[in-house]
This record gives sequence, structure tokens and C-alpha cells, in this order.
Amino acid sequence: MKSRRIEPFIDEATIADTVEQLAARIAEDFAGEPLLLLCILSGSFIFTADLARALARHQIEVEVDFMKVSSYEGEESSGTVKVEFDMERSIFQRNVLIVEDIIDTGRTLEHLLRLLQTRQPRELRLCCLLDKPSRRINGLNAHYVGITIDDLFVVGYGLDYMHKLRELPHIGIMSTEE
Ligand SMILES: O=P(O)(O)OC[C@H]1O[C@H](OP(=O)(O)OP(=O)(O)O)[C@H](O)[C@@H]1O
Ligand code: HPA
Repeated sequence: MKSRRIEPFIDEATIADTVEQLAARIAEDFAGEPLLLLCILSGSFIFTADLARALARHQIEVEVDFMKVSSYEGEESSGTVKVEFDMERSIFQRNVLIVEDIIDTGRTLEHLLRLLQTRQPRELRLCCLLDKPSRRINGLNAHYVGITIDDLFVVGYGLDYMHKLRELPHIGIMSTEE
């Protein structure tokens, strides 16, 4: 039977510093302007909560909305993103910041950005805590990137392995061994 091993990777203090630095940059760019944070469920729920509070410390008022999407490739559905459930608010002529825990291939975000652009936001930007650029299949880049990592499978701080381990306060590298 395979056993699961989780090796410490990014500790709580480093995550907190990273969130603070991201908030400082975002606050500089959106000073005095309203901002709608779009939390992409499920993995981003912890990051979004921390980012929203860090932005409040920088006097940025936010609204928070949620969306759940899944991307899939197949003969018929290639190139689409399935909206599992949509956000409540209109983004027409609003400043929107998509909040993601991780960008891997970039497939999910490429499709989501295309969909959201059709709703004509004033400004649409992307913030991710973790970025795995070596896995990218397209030219997608986030405006705000927390930490760039190698091609590793990471868990914790919202990131899951088979719907588990999201609750870990730090981020670990998961491997399986016989
Ligand atoms: O760049 P990509 O290759 O598209 O991968 C990134 C996506 O994968 C993860 O979500 P996942 O589909 O695992 O769902 P979850 O957030 O509910 O865990 C992550 O939260 C991103 O949305
Ligand atoms: O490294 C990862 N961990 C968890 N979920 C993910 N989705 C894309 N990459 C990852």
C-alpha cells in the first residue's frame, strides 16, 4: 500500500509575509478605488480571507464574491471551462481581482479570464499565491504572484489532495511511496 509523505515547504510566517507583500502592491495600484475580490473555490478560500484582511489594513475596501469552475479537455469540450456555480454580483465596469491559490497549466484561468472579459469589467487582474510556470501550456501570467515554485505537488493552506489537507496552516510537498 502506498504511504503519503508531507515534507514542510513554506511555513506560516513566510505565507503571512507573502500575503502582506501582495496586499501592499495591490493597495498601491488600487488606492482609493473599490475592488471586488473573486475567490475561485475551493482552493482559494483561506488565501482570499487572509488577503481581504491584509487589504483592509491598507485601507482598501473590498467586496468578496465566489465562483467555482472546473476546466476539462475532451473531444467535445476541449477548451472550455465549466462553471459549477457563478458569482452573484455583476462585474460590469468594476475593478475585479481574481484570487487563486495556484496556477499550474494555466488552463482554468485562461478560460475563466476569457469568460469574465465578456462581462466587461473596468479592470480585470489576477493574483495567485503560488505559481508553477514550468507547467504552463499557454502564455498566461498573473499580475500579482506570491511565490514561484518548481513542478511539485503541494498541499495545505487551501490546497488539497483528494479534498483533504486544505486545513494545514503551512504548505507542504506531498509525495507517495510504496
Ligand atoms: O492551472 P491549472 O492547471 O488549471 O490548475 C489550477 C487550478 O487547479 C486548482 O483547482 P482544482 O481544480 O484542483 O480545484 P479546487 O480548487 O477545488 O481544489 C487551483 O485552485 C486552480 O483553480
Ligand atoms: O500542486 C497542487 N496541489 C493541489 N492542487 C493543485 N492544482 C494544481 N496544482 C496543484
